[in-house]
Amino acid sequence: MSGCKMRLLVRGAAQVVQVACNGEKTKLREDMKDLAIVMASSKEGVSLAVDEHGKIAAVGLDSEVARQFPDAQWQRVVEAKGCSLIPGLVDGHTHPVWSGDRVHEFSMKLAGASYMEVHAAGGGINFTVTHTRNSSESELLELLLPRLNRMLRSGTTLVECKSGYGLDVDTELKMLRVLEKAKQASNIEISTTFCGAHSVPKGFTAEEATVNVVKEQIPAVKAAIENKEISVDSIDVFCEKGVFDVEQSRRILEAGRQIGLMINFHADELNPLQGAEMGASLKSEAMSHLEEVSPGGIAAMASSETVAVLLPTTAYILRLPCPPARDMIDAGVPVALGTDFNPNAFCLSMPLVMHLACVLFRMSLNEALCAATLHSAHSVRRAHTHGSLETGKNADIIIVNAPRWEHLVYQFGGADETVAYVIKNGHVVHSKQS
Ligand SMILES: N=CN[C@@H](CCC(=O)O)C(=O)O
Ligand SMILES: [Zn+2]
Repeated sequence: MSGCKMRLLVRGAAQVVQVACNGEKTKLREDMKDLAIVMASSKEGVSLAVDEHGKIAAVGLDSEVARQFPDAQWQRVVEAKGCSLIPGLVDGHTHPVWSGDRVHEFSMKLAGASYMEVHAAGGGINFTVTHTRNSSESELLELLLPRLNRMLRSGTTLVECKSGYGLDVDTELKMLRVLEKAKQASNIEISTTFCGAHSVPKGFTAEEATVNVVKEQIPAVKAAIENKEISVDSIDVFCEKGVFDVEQSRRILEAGRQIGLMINFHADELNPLQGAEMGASLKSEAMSHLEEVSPGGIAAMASSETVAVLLPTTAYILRLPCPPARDMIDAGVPVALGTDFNPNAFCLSMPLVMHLACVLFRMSLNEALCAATLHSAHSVRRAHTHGSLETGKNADIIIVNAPRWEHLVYQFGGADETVAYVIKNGHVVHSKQS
C-alpha cells in the first residue's frame, strides 16, 4: 500500500460509529441497539482512510491506519480531534419536486382541519399538482436544488425522492427528468421513485386513475427508462381510504414490478386498510407511514423482510397516533426513517427526524441511527454500498462536532452547529466553516 494515492484521511477522532462491521444489511431486534463503534484510546484517536475511488480503505486507531499506509499521498487530511464520525444519513422518503407552498394549510390544520378534510376540499396534494403542472422543468429544478442542499447540510448523503405531483404522463415525466438533472447538479445521491398514483386527479374516479397509471403512465415511464432519459428505482402508490384502495394499489404496484421497479409505497397511514398485508404478499422492498398497521401486518412484514420507513414528522404535524415502532422492532421488522419532506411536512433535517423518532416513537438513540443509515439504505437496496462505515463501502460520512455522536440528536434543531463536515465519496461537500 506504500506510495499509493489516497483521497482522504480523517484522523484523531474521539469515536467512529461504523453502525455495522460484518457486511450485514439489517440489524434486527436487539442487534439494532448494538452498533459497531471504534473508540479512541487514552493515547490516540481514531482514523478513517479513503482510497482514490472514494471507498473506505480502513478504520482504526491512528497508529494502525498510519502503519497500513506508510507512504500514502493523501489528497486531503481532516483533523477530527474532539469529533465523532457516523455514516452519512439516508433519508428514506421525500417528495421534494414541487412548486407552490401550502403554508396557508398549516394554519387551517392548526385551527382543526384534518389532512383528509383539506384534501377533500381540493387542497393538499391536488393544490400542489395544479402548481407543479404549471411550472417549467427549469423552475422545478431551481426550487429543488436548494432543498437538496439543505438536506446535505443536515447530513443527508442519499435520499429517496418521489414524483407524484403530476398525476399525468407529461408532468410525471417532467418531475422524473428534474430528478435526473438533480443527480448531476447536486452532491447528494438520489434514488428515484415513480409515484403517479399519489392522488386521484380532478375529473377522474379512483378506478379511472388506476387504469391511467397502469396503461398510460407506467408504459411511458418504461419507455423513458429504456431511452436512458431517466432512471427509476421504485414504484409508489398512496394506498388510503378515499385515494387508491388496496386492490387498486395492488394492481398499480404489480404493474410497476413488471417493468422491473422495486415496490416502496404509502401504507396504512390514516386508516387500517391492511395495506401492509397486501404489500408483504408482493414482497415489497419497503412500505412507509404504517401509523395504522395491524399486528398481522407487522408479522407479515417481518416474514417478507420488508423495510418499514417511519416518518415522525407526519405523525407530529398531523397529530396522528404514532406507528408502533417498538412492536415492529420486537417483531424483527427492519425499521428505517425518512423526513417525508413535502408541502405538508416541510422538514429537510434527518437529525430532527431522529430526535422525533426517539421521543415520539420511543426508539433509542442507537436504534434511530441504525434506522437513519443502514436500514434506510436497505429500503432502497443500497445497503451493500451505503449506510455503514465499513471497508469497501462508499465513504459517505458526517463528522459531528462533539466527542459523542449523540449530540447530533440531543441538540435538536442544531445541525448547523453539530454537523462539522459532510463527506460524499471521500470528498468534503460541506463544512461548517464554508
Ligand atoms: N400521504 C401521502 N403523501 C405525503 C403527503 C403529500 C402531500 O400532502 O403533499 C406523505 O407521505 O405524507
Ligand atoms: Zn409520502
